[in-house]
Amino acid sequence: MKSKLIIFDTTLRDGEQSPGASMTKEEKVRIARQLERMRVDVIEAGFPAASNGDFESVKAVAASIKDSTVCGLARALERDIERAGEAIKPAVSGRIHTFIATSPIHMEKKLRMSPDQVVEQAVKAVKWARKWTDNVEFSPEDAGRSETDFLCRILEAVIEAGATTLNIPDTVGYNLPQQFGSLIATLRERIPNSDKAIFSVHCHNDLGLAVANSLSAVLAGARQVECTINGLGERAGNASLEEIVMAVRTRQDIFTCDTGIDTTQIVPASRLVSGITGFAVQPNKAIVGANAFAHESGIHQDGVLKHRETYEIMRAEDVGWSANKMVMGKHSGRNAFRSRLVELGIELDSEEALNAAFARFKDLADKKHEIFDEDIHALVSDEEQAMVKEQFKLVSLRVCSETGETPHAQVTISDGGKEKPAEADGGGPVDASFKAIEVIVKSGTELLLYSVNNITSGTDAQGEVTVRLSKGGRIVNGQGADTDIVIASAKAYLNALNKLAGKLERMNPQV
Ligand SMILES: CC(=O)SCCNC(=O)CCNC(=O)[C@H](O)C(C)(C)COP(=O)(O)OP(=O)(O)OC[C@H]1O[C@@H](n2cnc3c(N)ncnc32)[C@H](O)[C@@H]1OP(=O)(O)O
Ligand SMILES: CC(C)C(=O)C(=O)O
Repeated sequence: MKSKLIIFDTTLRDGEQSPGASMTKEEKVRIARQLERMRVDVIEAGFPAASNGDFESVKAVAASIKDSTVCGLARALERDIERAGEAIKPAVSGRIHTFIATSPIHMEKKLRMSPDQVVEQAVKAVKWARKWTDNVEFSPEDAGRSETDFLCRILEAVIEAGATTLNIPDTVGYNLPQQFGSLIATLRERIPNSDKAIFSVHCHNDLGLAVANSLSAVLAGARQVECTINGLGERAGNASLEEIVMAVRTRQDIFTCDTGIDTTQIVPASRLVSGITGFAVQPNKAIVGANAFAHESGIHQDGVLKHRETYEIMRAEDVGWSANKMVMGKHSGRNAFRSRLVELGIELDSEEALNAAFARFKDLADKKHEIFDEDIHALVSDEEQAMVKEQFKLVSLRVCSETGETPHAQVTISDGGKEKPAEADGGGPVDASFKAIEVIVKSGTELLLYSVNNITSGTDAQGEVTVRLSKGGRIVNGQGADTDIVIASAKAYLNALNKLAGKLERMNPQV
């Protein structure tokens, strides 16, 4: 039988300590509801003594949450503890978390207290907190740089005073995994009555080791991990909830405990926190990054298509993604390309046609970072159109674009050998050029995409423009290159129209 690993989320408290991540009361309640939906055991909602706003936020979270314990943080001061006690009063299950620093540097330089005074204050704090609730957590702040003997002394005293959770913080992210794991093992072994309290850890990510240190502590017997969504938190952040939960779940062959988290709620929680705080999630972030379940290289795509577990240790659906992703790009192979064609309902009648389309795909992928489904439709259609003659050609283009004036384009194109002039205004020089061309061609197409890449560098770079047009269910890409991007744009537009030309003639016989 596996034991329970308690997940204590501190996104709303330590996460909010990230510069720029302040949340309103309503935002905290929305996030707390998502954490409850995810079945987080303890939600640290804030530091009630910090401000009236934070007091009200913790109170509002306490009043809204039924299934998770709601916790408020407090210094080892009676007034802070009273604020925390008041704030968590509406909770079905409330906790007070009190802390005081125990490292020599913090005691001497910051608190300016002797070790004896710190022990005395810690004991008083736990007793004050017990007047409000029997669920009291104590943290020796900066435990990661504290002397082990002193930690044993203070922790023994706070257990005696009524602390039910002993949280060991690596406040400045200084520890290494093996060292931190053995600290937890030592404390559990040496403190009398250590089994009366749950050992917890709270790791910071200054050396990128927050998750590794937390997991090492769990292997040494810690049964609560403090963590945050997306690893948000003071400085480099805290251990990320999604990584802790999924590591424990994925390596059940190693861990003797498991969490009660509904992992399918992880991605929605990540998105909610990112949206509210404005902190974007990096694409390569484990579990919740956009690329966490995406495969671009041919060998990997081939493996995953044959058997998912060749390159995936978790299922995307289990953490709340709709599915894993095959990203089509320059590293993709023929098997993935073929499979995407099947998904898109595109049938090529021979292996030669597939090879030709694949060659064009690779050429395009050399120029474009990611190839979308529309690109594949377009390049297959390009293949069909390879033999189509050039109906429209750019003869000349003159564009006038001035501050305060509406851009105006005069264009002459050759339509099947016959030169036709036209002019039009537009929202910009490119828009005016396209409108002038449309005066002649009247294609009635829809512009799906317009993009500019520079082929060479510098201010005289060759600009390559891609224009994607759609008409009657057909999609084509047109390309044009020139040092003048307005001319490149007109060429790209005409190139796309040429690919549709067979149809256009039928639609506009008088043109
Ligand atoms: C590691 C962590 O994440 S700890 C949590 C960090 N979170 C926060 O700080 C929350 C936001 N903080 C605040 O709003 C303010 O700092 C407050 C309201 C808590 C305190 O504000 P102020 O009273 O103006 O004090 P200030 O912040 O300037 O200094 C902190 C004081 O608390 C003392 N202190 C720090 N930690 C503790 C503690 N755990 N127990 C008792 N006293 C403490 C300091 O020694 C200092 O005391 P001093 O004023 O006698 O020198
Ligand atoms: C209050 C404690 C747990 C803390 O945030 C830290 O030490 O980092």
